Amino acid sequence: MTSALPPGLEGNLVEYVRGGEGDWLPFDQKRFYTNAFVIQGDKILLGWKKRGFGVNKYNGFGGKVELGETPAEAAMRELKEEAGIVAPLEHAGSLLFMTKGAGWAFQIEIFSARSYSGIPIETDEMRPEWFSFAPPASGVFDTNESVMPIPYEKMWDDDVYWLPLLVQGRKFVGRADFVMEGDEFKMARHWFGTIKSDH
Ligand SMILES: COc1nc(N)nc2c1ncn2[C@H]1C[C@H](O)[C@@H](COP(=O)(O)OP(=O)(O)OP(=O)(O)O)O1
Repeated sequence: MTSALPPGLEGNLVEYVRGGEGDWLPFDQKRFYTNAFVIQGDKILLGWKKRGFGVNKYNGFGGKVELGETPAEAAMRELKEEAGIVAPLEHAGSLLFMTKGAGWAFQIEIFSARSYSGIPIETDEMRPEWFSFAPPASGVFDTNESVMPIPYEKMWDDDVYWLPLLVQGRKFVGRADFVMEGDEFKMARHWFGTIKSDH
């Protein structure tokens, strides 16, 4: 499927999903962030964010790219600082997020790894927890399952579109624009795609 790419995205991309309406929000600069996910078999490690932007949501481990760091270096540092572990992170995708009124965009480089060393620990910022991305044997999750399914309802609205691609090892690119509804950010428009050479 082809469609015009949202402003800020470029490359040989194939649309995977899009939705929402209205004009894409304008931005005049990007700020650089990372987000890292560790996968073990059919489980993924998420962190419950205890403070700051995205508080009270599950997410990967990450934060700002500091001056002089590459995104890969920042991702390794943040994973160690926020979850206490080290992993051979590989680039998995790139996302652009805008929030209405900000004027600048989050450019987030997403990383993943299928092994790690150390023991995940709770830190000031995050409480790590494993979730399953495999369907339960019975077809239905119940609350007695030892590992619960990925809690998309407690994550950013965009995650449900690209996290399955990450789990499948498919590289992705996307943009999502958010507006405030009450005291919650809600996704107003989104576009996610995969990279053509990945097909
Ligand atoms: C808006 O949509 C988002 N979706 C997802 N999945 N993740 C997002 C979104 N917006 C931001 N993020 C991620 C990017 C980073 O991993 C964190 C935010 O980083 P934070 O503000 O915690 O950065 P730190 O450098 O750790 O900050 P402090 O040490 O100053 O607390 O959220």
